[in-house]
Amino acid sequence: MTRIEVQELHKQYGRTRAVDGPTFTVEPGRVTGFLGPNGAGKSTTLRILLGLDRPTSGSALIGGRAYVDLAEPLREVGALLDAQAAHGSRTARSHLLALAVSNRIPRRRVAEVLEEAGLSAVAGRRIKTFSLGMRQRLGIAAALLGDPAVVILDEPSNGLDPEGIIWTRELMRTLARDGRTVLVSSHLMNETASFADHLVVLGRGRLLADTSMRDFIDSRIRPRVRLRTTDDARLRTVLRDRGFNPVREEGGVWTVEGAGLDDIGPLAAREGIPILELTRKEASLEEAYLDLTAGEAEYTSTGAPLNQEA
Ligand SMILES: Nc1ncnc2c1ncn2[C@@H]1O[C@H](COP(=O)(O)OP(=O)(O)OP(=O)(O)O)[C@@H](O)[C@H]1O
Repeated sequence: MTRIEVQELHKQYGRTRAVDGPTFTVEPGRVTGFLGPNGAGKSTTLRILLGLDRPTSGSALIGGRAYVDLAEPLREVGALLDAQAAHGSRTARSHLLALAVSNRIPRRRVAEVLEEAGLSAVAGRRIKTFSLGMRQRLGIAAALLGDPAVVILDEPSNGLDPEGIIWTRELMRTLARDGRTVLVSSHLMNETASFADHLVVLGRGRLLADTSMRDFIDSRIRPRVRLRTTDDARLRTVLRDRGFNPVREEGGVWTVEGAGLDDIGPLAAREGIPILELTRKEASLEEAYLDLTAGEAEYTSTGAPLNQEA
């Protein structure tokens, strides 16, 4: 079991403090989402983890060692950082073969990962003819080549079509189920909510959260119910009398914050208020994330949500 350990990591670029002392552990057997506004220090942390940059102080270790000290890095850590990095004049197959040979990985793994990534049919095409989504699949194939215990993916769904997005989601879940350590950065909150068990959130280089997905949402967003009735006036009065603050939204739907189904259902029954609909309103990761990171973004626009998914 190989874990990632980041300890009081600092990285200073001139006057910019890109990473400002986070300490966290990424555990095997689950998918950890790595989140944070633009400029939060995620890419810098990943680059340091993968030996592409040096920390100013502190450490980022994989299985207790720095990446540069790993004997056979591709067999221990698979990473997708920049899908454009592959050499364009090579074919997908020759790119993976070169990686396999230079890392003493059996050649049969090339065909296996091409198949797994859905690239077998285009394995003989030059990478420069690949779409962004195909490059992304190739980058993930390369990350899996050495059958590593640790997989690090930076924005894996970038450029992927819906089928590709589902594929990466299933892949990450499977890798974690196999006991691997999976760290995935993303800006897409609905996406992240669909694959991550645990979250590490940075803001301005600092650790803002290191918690399970469920606790992250539950600790930030109060429970809410939505309901409809034929007697709006009585509903409002009864709820207000009980200290709730019902808010009427479009379509005659009421939202009641800080209330559960058990509060509202029996109360409405006792008071004889006809209920047409009563449901728990699930809080989203996006709401919880925006609540946490408000004010932490290095660059924000005014008015528009920080993260919009297509
Ligand atoms: N090579 C570099 N030289 C100077 N400053 C840098 C360098 N790399 C990153 N930075 C700065 O460090 C800060 C953190 O950047 P980083 O790319 O790690 O953030 P990020 O969380 O990955 O952001 P994004 O979500 O936009 O990818 C930013 O202010 C960035 O401008």
